Amino acid sequence: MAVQSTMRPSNERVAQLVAAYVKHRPLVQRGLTATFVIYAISTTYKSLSARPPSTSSASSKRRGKGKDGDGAGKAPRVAVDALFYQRLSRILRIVIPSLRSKEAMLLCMHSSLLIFRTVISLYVAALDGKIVASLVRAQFVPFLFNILRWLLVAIPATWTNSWLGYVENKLALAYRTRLTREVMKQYLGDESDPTDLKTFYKLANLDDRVKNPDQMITHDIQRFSTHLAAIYANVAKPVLDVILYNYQLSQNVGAESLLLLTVLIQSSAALLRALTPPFGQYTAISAQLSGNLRHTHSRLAEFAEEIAFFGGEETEKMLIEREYAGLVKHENRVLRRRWWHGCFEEGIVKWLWGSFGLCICAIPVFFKLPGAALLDMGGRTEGFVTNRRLLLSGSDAVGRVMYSYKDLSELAGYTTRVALLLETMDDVRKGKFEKALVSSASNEEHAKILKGRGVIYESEEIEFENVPIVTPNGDILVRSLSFYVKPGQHLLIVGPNGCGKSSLFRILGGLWPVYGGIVRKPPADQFILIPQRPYLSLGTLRDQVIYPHGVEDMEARGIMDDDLLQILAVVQMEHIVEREGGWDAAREWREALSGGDQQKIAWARLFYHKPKYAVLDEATSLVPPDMEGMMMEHATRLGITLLTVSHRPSLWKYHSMILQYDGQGGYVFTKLDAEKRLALQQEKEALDLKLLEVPKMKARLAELQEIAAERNRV
Ligand SMILES: Nc1ncnc2c1ncn2[C@@H]1O[C@H](COP(=O)(O)OP(=O)(O)OP(=O)(O)O)[C@@H](O)[C@H]1O
Repeated sequence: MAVQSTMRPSNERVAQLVAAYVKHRPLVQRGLTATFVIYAISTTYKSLSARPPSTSSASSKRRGKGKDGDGAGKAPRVAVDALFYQRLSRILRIVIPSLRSKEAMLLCMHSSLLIFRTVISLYVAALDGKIVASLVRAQFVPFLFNILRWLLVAIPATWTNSWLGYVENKLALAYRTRLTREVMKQYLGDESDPTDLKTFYKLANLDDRVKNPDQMITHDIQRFSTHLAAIYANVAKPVLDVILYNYQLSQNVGAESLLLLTVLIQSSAALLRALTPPFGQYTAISAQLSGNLRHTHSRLAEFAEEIAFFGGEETEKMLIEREYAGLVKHENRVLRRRWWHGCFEEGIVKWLWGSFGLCICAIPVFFKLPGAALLDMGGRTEGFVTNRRLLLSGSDAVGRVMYSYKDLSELAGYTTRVALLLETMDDVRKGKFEKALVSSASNEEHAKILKGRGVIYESEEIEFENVPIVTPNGDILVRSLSFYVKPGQHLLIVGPNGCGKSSLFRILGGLWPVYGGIVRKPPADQFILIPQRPYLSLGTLRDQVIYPHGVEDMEARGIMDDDLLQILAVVQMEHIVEREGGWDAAREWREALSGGDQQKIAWARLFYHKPKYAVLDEATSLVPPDMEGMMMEHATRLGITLLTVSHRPSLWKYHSMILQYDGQGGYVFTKLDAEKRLALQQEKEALDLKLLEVPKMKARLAELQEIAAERNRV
């Protein structure tokens, strides 16, 4: 590029231009370097915000659905796009709540360490060049001096690397803790938020977007946090490196060469991006499939006894194998794609870009750059070695920005899962359910009921005024139900299977929405439900009786273990304290106790809590009749009003009101005269028995008539 002093006239203009360029080259260089830095940032941003082909819109169009899903049939929509950044920023506000938070401090520490590491790398690149130059020049003392500097720089370098790993893991753990805490707050409620929304119930029963929240809360949040902590190092550090190394290189080899290099790299990078499979979507599908597999396994463990009795091993094995085969098929597909993508990626990033880099490093060796000093062999070697190191680090950084796209896609996959959980919980908490019930209405009247909202008042008594009973699917079980329960007036609820007896309790417990009318009821802590198969928690024998209280709550109420023993004596279960090894014995109580004993423990729990109302859903089906009468009378003595679903006529006498469903959407609510009803029932049963005899009697009559006719003939 040396400027010629003698020129032909036709080339004079060109020579003037070249001379002007040489004169103003430092300015042009600075301009180019600045442009380059801006370009590097913008292309990095573009590479992070670009969307791999066929990830979202194309595939979702093919599926004909745009909604994220956790269900088996739907593939979640995953892409590194505006929606991803929107979701990520929402989660980031949770995991880094303020600039003074622990997470922000850790992030700040992480960034400082990353910058420090890059500064060390720049220093090492220059030192490397100096060591080789002193070797080429055969200068012993400078060589030794540089080796000493090399050893000294190793101390902060290794210190920084160890700290980086440590801080990154701490950051992942801190993110996970914040996110888990926030999710649990919404999922199971929070002491600071007194509204009892029962999100965990509604998530499982009213909205079908999230099939396995357990997997999402444990596995997916952990993977998301690890990826988020790593993505910062995988993106921030390479971006910083790209800028710093390239700035340094542009000083050494000229900004023009770097510009050429950038154009070459960017065009091949564009090709690479176009060929990158949608790894984010693969990650989300993978998490979904492993969730399904885990769910199938946990069902097997949960219903082991029933399955064993049925001999359902083959069917269960087939179900599990089907889930597993689906997972393996998907993983194999991903592995194949990763294989060819890996080959292609390494070919471009390592080898093609490496050759470009070597050519760039050779520029100061073969051409004298304007304004540069004439170099001896040592100087040229030093320049080459330094530039090569800078270039290797720079291209490695560009490569890592490219690779980070894969990490970013995977992060997008986990972000989709975590965001889906948060968004669904939001909807559930706001009463917006996924199942668009109104659109599924069969007619206008049905739609009108589904669009409606009832009013709930707090009251000492229970009263339903024209309340429709609607299932989460939008099926109307009863159009308009009215009844009341006054303290002390036990209510019996009867009707055929599936008519909506338990559904009534779900509305009463605030689990299902009220679509119309007025509901008056006491607060939820004034109810206790005893279902046919009572819930037994993890924990000690004492915990089973006082659930959901803890020992502190029990003691705060002035109740001791001896009092609990007396409660157990009411249900004739006091012997189990000794049998099971004391109050502190912990077991899987569902297996340690028989069905009847489980029901008795649930009754003991009722006597411990003494709520205003108890909802009994076939709660005595497994205990002997004399015992059930005793328990009902004890509940009455404690002032507990009962709402009982039972098929046993022996329980009628304990109730004063009856709500009888006809199974066709109609019902009768009236006083229950147990004696009269029982007498009628007995009369009906006697008549039924007699009617059963009628065909036999008719046959016998016909027989007798035939015999008589025969005798007459004789
Ligand atoms: N989570 C749910 N999602 C959709 N439908 C439901 C749900 N729970 C119950 N149902 C439906 O609501 C209807 C009434 O159920 P419910 O449990 O109230 O019946 P029931 O009268 O108590 O019957 P049984 O005597 O057999 O216990 C049933 O058809 C049931 O399938």
